[in-house]
Amino acid sequence: MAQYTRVSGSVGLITLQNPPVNALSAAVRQGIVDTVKRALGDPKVKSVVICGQNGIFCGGADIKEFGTNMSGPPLVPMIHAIEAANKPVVAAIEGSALGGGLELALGCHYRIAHSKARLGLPEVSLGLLPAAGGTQRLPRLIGVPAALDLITTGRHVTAAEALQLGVVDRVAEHSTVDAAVKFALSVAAKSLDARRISTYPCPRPSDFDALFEGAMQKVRQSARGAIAPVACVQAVRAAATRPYLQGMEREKELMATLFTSGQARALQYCFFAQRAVSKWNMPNGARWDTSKPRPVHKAAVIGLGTMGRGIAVALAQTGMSVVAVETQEKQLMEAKQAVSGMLERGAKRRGLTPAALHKISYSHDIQAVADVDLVIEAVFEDMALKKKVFQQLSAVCKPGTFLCTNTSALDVDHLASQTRNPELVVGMHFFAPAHVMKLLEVVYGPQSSPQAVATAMQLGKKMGKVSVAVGNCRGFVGNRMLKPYIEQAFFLLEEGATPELVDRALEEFGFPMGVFRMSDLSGLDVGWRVRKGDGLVESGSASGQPTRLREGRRYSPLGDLLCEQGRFGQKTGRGWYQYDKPGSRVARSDPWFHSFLEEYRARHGLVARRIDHQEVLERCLYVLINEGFRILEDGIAAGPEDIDIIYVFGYGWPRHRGGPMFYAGMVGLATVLERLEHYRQAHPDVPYLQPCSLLRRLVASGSPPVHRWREVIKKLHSQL
Ligand SMILES: CCCCCCCC/C=C\C/C=C/C(=O)SCCNC(=O)CCNC(=O)[C@H](O)C(C)(C)COP(=O)(O)OP(=O)(O)OC[C@H]1O[C@@H](n2cnc3c(N)ncnc32)[C@H](O)[C@@H]1OP(=O)(O)O
Repeated sequence: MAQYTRVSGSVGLITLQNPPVNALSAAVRQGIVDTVKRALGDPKVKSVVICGQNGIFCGGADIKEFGTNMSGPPLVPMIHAIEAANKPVVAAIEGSALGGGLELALGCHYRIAHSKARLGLPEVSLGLLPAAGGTQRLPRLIGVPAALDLITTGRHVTAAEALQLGVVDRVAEHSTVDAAVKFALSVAAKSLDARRISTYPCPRPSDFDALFEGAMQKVRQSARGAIAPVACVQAVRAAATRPYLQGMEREKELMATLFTSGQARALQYCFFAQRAVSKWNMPNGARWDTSKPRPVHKAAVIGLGTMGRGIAVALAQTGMSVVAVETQEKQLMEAKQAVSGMLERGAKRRGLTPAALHKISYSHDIQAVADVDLVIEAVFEDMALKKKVFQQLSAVCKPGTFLCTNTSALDVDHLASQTRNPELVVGMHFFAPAHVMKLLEVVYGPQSSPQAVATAMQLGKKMGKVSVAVGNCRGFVGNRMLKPYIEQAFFLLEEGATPELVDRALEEFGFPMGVFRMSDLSGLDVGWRVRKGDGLVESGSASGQPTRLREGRRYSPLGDLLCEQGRFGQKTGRGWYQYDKPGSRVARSDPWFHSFLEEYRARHGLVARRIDHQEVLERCLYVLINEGFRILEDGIAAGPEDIDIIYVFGYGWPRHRGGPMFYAGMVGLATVLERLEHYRQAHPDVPYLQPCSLLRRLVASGSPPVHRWREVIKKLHSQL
């Protein structure tokens, strides 16, 4: 809806009304068309102001309408009518003007923004382009290079930057609507000839071809197969090479391809999934909207290795006081320096002074945490050590302190049982580097109180994380699903693939790194330690069982054998690949590994066969997805959105493929099931390939779309 009033005698004020973000739904578009007509037809009205209610101009087209049969007036002619008006129209931008919201403002003759407003054309992150004239007006207004940047990245700019770029005409410190009305009165009689952006010539940069070639190369590299950024460059190129109306035709044509694409569906799914995961619920009925978090004014980190340092930085950047504890003096000194460096660099990037530096106090004594509200333990991943720390924390901390662990796989309940108040214990599983990576898994056990979960979720939000609440099991959601994925990659090497082939298939799919390059980066010794802890590493002859079997299941000792040779990956300069020197990042194919692999196959009577990308993807991804279904079946994740967001934000799953569970739906659940059955027959000693019963049930119920899976899961749980 849009409300119309006449203010200051001669200004028609149009207020967009569609909470919470005044999205341009059919009703809002109709409201704008009607009220603009009314204002232009009223002889008393000399100028018009468009604003949004509740301090937000407009969050853009109504994304919920996409994929429905969209009714109501279309945006392009609506904005054109505003631009063509014979009375000045001023956009009063408070809060956000995004996507179609900014395009609406670009159709106005003047734009005034509040100093705290954010503006942008984020359509690319939804798999679309700004198809309400944004790709044609913005380059005409601010030039091709700046428009290319904003449109291909979708980044939001501050009002100050928007003013500098020329997107807005003025910035207001106080009431933007008052400033806009005053301004509208002052321009009422002025000619509008020079105010219609569509009539501007598009500035043609001298290095035109090189500019577009460079832009195309940049988006192709960073888009990892996403099509929208490429279409955005093409649309801006049309602005620079064609008259406005022809450019608009090109914009429409490109949008038509994007609009119905699977990538747009996946990206829009991610948009809503990201918001859905903040509305968490636990199997015991506790929920986000009925559980009140407790404020955290002071927090502590125990253990200042790589993870602890990142967590300390993330906490300090929220502005709270942080106590950082490390018992080893040398490590403490090194950590102090490293943390300060991270905070200084972070502040410099944001053009701020590193105020957070003074928020951290360091100690080698655990007693220093006595008065904090919440502790995050980040000591070495060893159960005995963590148990000891939790016993100490339980004794030292003031009553009511939340005790959190950053373990990536260990049993949170077991740690909780070491304390006097297990209800105050949750997992806060950060991803390395903890001050950079957006994902946080908040792990609750059967005893965790809703308040502990709510507090950890809120703290995650404060740190700028996308937090997902999950149940407690080995590896939680992310690492539990990763295990069968890595295992399949090892098996593929045994059967004839190379690390290069497996990685290429996964990188072409859209992962930033294939499984072997990732393993070299994070260190092969990490998994080795876990397998040793599980008693899997002892040699086959010593355990009396064949080397490639453990407890009747297929096992590949390839990773263990490399570790025995001291090949831990990048840090040792050797792993699945070779590197120029330890710590170097450029992976090169390693002839040593290839002959080692051949000898290994010969020793075990394995005959290498040709493996193609399709098989790599099906084996690695479907087994991971299958584990995702088990996680849903076990109630560890509340819904497919939780799993997808964990994979998109924590594991480099390409966002334009929507996360593993969404992807399964896109491929077709029946296909995933059939391929798993096929591979299970070929590899009967790999239990992970056994299709999970939830997957079977979903296929039997006609493969409902992903947003309807929760109903099937609920039914399944009620029958158990
Ligand atoms: C064949 C061709 C057919 C062509 C058809 C063409 C039609 C399109 C023509 C032109 C292109 C224009 C496209 C667009 O405009 S796409 C939308 C672009 N806008 C965005 O991407 C902005 C998205 N929103 C945000 O970034 C943020 O919500 C925010 C910054 C505006 C506010 O942030 P915050 O305060 O943190 O709130 P939330 O993010 O939590 O959101 C609150 C609530 O609102 C819902 N929501 C937000 N934006 C939209 C939207 N644009 N449409 C619908 N709903 C939106 C969000 O989902 C939350 O909902 P809740 O979880 O249920 O509370």
